[in-house]
Amino acid sequence: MTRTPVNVTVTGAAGQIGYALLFRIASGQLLGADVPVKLRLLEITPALKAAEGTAMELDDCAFPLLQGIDITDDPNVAFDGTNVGLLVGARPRTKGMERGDLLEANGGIFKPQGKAINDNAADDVKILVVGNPANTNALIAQAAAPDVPAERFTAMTRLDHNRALTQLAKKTGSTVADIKRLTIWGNHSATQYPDIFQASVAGKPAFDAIGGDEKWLSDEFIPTVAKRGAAIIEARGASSAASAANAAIDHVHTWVNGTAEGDWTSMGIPSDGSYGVPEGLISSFPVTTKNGTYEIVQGLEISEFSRARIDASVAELAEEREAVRALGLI
Ligand SMILES: NC(=O)c1ccc[n+]([C@@H]2O[C@H](COP(=O)([O-])OP(=O)(O)OC[C@H]3O[C@@H](n4cnc5c(N)ncnc54)[C@H](O)[C@@H]3O)[C@@H](O)[C@H]2O)c1
Ligand SMILES: O=C(O)C[C@H](O)C(=O)O
Repeated sequence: MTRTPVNVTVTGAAGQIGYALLFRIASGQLLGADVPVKLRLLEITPALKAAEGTAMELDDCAFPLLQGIDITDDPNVAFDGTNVGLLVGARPRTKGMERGDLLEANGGIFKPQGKAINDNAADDVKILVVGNPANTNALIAQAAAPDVPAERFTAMTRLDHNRALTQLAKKTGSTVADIKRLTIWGNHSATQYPDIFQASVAGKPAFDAIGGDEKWLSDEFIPTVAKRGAAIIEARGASSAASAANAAIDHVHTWVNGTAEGDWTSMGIPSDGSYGVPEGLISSFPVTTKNGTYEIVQGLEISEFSRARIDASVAELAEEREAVRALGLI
């Protein structure tokens, strides 16, 4: 039986993450090796030509699963019938720009895109926001899409999750495949909290596997993961691209195909009030996924060490929500 292609929209398609992402989507890594896709590339008008160049290269790969590419600068066209939307394009912070300016500039992008999703996307649409500040951009888009179930808007903290896996694997001399139940809590920012207290390394509690080294946890692990984005910018002269695209693939793939038994992942999702995170904030939680839906892992014991760090990141999200509310963006 021939499967109906899945419509995947990528915004900021001509950017560096777009370039690292599109070929992997078209080759079947996002949704599965048997799922045909149609790509919709959304760009600003001056970048349309560059997006056309990327589309030419996609054509030249002759991907058997790729059943069409549309390129547009109109969000209503880009999100027409969209099943999966990857919102990557965002306004980067430039010199002299305050956080409020950044939120306002991104409001000008994510509000109309949220409305276009509301008015045009398929009923089963799933949205991942990658463009920073990802959690609050997701909130802005969600607020502009009242007819779409709120839980379909998610923000990417999978890159932080993957970064944490590797740091823990290196410390414990294990591999990332040995590690289960790691969590990123809060915002995709330097306040995020990578939590190993529920995690295991080759079946052993992760805290024991690091020899109970709380100093390493506080002074190395947490800051290394939380500030990794800045470290990449410092080293590369540009923000992470291939690893960010890889995390976007992982996020959607896990959302659609499910988490492994006994494990979970981290996703920025609208809070239902779990773990004291105010309802509606788009915060990272431990989640399991099944049949295209996700659930927050309940009943975890949160130590004082963890509580303070979760609260700090959630407070930042609450401040960002107040800022965009004051700007009339939500
Ligand atoms: N959540 C994460 O883990 C994570 C990780 C890495 C990067 N990021 C963020 O992802 C975003 C993209 O990064 P990049 O390196 O690809 O940036 P980039 O500057 O290379 O590309 C961004 C693209 O978005 C386009 N764009 C701008 N406004 C648009 C709009 N209204 N509609 C459609 N396209 C638009 C630009 O023309 C550009 O081509 C940045 O905000 C970056 O900070 C997030
Ligand atoms: O683009 C950035 O500011 C950094 C990015 O979010 C990252 O975590 O690599």
